[in-house]
Amino acid sequence: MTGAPPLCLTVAGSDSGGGAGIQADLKTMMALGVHGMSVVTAVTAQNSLGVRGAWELPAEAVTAQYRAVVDDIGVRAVKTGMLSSAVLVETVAALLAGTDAPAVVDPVGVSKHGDALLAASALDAVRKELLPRATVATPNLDEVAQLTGLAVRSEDDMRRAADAILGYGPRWALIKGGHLAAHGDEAVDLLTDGTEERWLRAPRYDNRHTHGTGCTLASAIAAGLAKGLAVPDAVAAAKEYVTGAIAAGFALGGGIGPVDHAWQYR
Ligand SMILES: Nc1ncnc2c1ncn2[C@@H]1O[C@H](COP(=O)(O)OP(=O)(O)OP(=O)(O)O)[C@@H](O)[C@H]1O
Ligand SMILES: Cc1ncc(COP(=O)(O)O)c(N)n1
Repeated sequence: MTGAPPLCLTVAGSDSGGGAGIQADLKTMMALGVHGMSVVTAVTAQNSLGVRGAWELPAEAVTAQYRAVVDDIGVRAVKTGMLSSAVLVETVAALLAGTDAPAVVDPVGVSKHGDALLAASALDAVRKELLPRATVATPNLDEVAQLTGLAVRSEDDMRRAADAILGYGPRWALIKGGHLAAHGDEAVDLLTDGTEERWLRAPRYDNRHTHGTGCTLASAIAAGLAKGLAVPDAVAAAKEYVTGAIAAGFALGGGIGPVDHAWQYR
């Protein structure tokens, strides 16, 4: 018998198409050698063309899943994604407050297709309840705009965005500049804790099949933290993993296909 791999929990929505959400998180965790566990917050009917419908679970069901995992099995790191409503944001923030493990908070707002995955009325709870519980918060530029009102067009703007996000209380902010025109042929992210500043640069792949990039990056960071990596090392390894997965993203259905979570094994 061998020992259990590091334990990693995702708290997120289900994507029936298998490219984002819980499905992306569990595939990422498996690819990176940790044991993935899940708390489903909402079920989406989703494919390569968009989100056809979303159904939130009751707060009681979210709490029960989380407690079932944490009370018996335990966790070394938690990742949060789609939380849907203010009630679920508050519920999950309270659960994180009672857990020692580091938390990667991906403040998912809208899908690549522009479908809302978080109610506008939940933004305040994200700012005041959830972000203060985050070890790393990973907003993309749309989420930065939603949460802080800042429009990011340059690397200096990314610094301002990081300061504004850190103002809500996460230990580290990772500002994802994946689609920033100013970066040309690079996909550049900024990681900072307000003292240390690290720019993560990778080639930008001209591949439209990028469904699930944000979920994949955040759960890869959580996998690294579960293995005991320090935040900058976990983020650097996760950036490398997501970049490979984007390069290998493949067509599926008639719209935007997923990144390839198993790219390292093909
Ligand atoms: N075409 C691409 N090629 C390489 N890396 C990318 C590409 N698009 C995004 N990334 C990277 O993928 C990771 C996840 O990015 P994510 O999709 O969440 O945010 P974004 O691309 O910055 O914003 P948005 O999804 O709002 O356009 C980040 O590290 C980002 O830099
Ligand atoms: C359940 C769920 N969670 C998150 C995303 C965001 O992923 P993307 O921005 O790649 O569409 C999604 N589409 N669905």
